[in-house]
Amino acid sequence: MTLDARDLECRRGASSLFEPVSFTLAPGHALLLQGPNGAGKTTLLRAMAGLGQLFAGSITLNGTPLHQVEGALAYTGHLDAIKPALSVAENIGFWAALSGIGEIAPALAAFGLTGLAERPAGRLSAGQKRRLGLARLAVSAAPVWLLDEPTVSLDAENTAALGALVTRHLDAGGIAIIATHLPVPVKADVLRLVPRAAGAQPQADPFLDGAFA
Ligand SMILES: Nc1ncnc2c1ncn2[C@@H]1O[C@H](COP(=O)(O)OP(=O)(O)OP(=O)(O)O)[C@@H](O)[C@H]1O
Repeated sequence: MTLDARDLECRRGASSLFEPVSFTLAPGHALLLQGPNGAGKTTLLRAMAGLGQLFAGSITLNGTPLHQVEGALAYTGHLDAIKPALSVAENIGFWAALSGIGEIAPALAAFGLTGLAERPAGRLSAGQKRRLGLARLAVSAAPVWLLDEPTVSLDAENTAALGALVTRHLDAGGIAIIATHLPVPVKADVLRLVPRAAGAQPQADPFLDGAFA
């Protein structure tokens, strides 16, 4: 399994956001996507996930466009994608069922959620919600993880838990791309986006900015 990204470019209106980027990731490898505010990290990650459109370039998994490979992707964005009326355990159970996984106790334990299992997700604190959103990864069978600022709102203990979870994923032959300003305790290469077109006016794009379903 090889993830191959060639000459990726994203635009807002007529402006390219960053200098085109290329990279190749073999199983067990991770990439930290860095760059200043507004460089286009979130836009690029969403485009790689098929939630937005690349202006140019291609990203393939073993030669097939990444977002066309069924079950290949787990994406976590700025929103936690949790159902507030369901309990913590019910949220994790829902995601586990999507992956055909019956056992949720390890996912609860991965982010210290065991004692919160019966609490409605809508009543969790910001950091607890983030932990629940990330616990999805513990019941994901996807080989490629795309994570946007996953450590925001996490304390040191849960940042370490995320690092351990990603490392386990890599050790099992997975791949991860992580957009982040904060340190993530994972062995990874770094790709820094170089902003382009200073002063150009970014524009809203209904396709790029559509809600994450
Ligand atoms: N809905 C939108 N409408 C117009 N411009 C947008 C919209 N969303 C993002 N942009 C612009 O696109 C550019 C890239 O934004 P993006 O969120 O991808 O950057 P980022 O590198 O993830 O930033 P940060 O580090 O602040 O999270 C920015 O100039 C931003 O203002």
